[in-house]
Amino acid sequence: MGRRGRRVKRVGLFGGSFDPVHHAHVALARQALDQLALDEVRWIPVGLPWQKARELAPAADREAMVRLAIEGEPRFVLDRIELRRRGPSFTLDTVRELHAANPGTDWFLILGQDQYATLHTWRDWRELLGLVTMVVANRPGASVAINPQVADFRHQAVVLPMMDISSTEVRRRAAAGEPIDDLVPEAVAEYIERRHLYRS
Ligand SMILES: Nc1ncnc2c1ncn2[C@@H]1O[C@H](COP(=O)(O)OP(=O)(O)OP(=O)(O)O)[C@@H](O)[C@H]1O
Ligand SMILES: O=C(O)c1ccc[n+]([C@@H]2O[C@H](COP(=O)([O-])O)[C@@H](O)[C@H]2O)c1
Repeated sequence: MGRRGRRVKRVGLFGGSFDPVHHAHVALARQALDQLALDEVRWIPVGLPWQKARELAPAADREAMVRLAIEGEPRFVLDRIELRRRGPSFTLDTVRELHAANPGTDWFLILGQDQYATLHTWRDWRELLGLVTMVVANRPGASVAINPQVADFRHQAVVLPMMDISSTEVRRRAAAGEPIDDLVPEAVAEYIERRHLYRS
């Protein structure tokens, strides 16, 4: 219970390029909901991913595909906070903004092992770690790689299992004209086909 007896809300934040969203993203968000008893998971398509050199599909398409992937689960919510904001998308800006607007909330930042391993390169990562519990997806049985600086910095982290799927593989297959039905939700596969995404 929070102050004045109100229950503290537990909210997962799942940021990503989602270019495109795939089954492993959905499975991870669902695991987080269930295992950590979250009230909701906010899906946050990135606006400007400052560490990515590659040009992404248009934000409107990435957003539309996430909407299709999360349909039917009321505890999944799409948040356009980083699409609205100008300039590079820094997760700390997002968390600060949400934190200020939603007192009495515990925040859980959901991310893959690859991002956790390079967390020391993120903008003001120490401050970020003070505001959230990290929820790290890792290959079952594999040890979690962590930068020594991050390991030495006091923070909370829980580990969830991940599936072996990547957006890179979805884009590769789509470009080669190969089926992607086993990698993405059906509605997302149809969207990619209809909009001729990732063809070249
Ligand atoms: N298979 C997976 N299981 C769990 N988490 C994943 C998986 N793939 C990506 N993630 C995590 O989901 C978040 C969003 O990832 P992103 O949208 O970049 O997908 P991606 O598959 O890693 O894309 P790309 O192949 O283009 O790098 C990141 O925190 C990333 O680490
Ligand atoms: O805040 C940062 O400096 C920062 C640096 C790299 C990645 N992130 C966030 O990590 C999330 C996953 O990124 P990606 O590139 O794997 O889709 C996405 O929300 C990014 O904005 C954030």
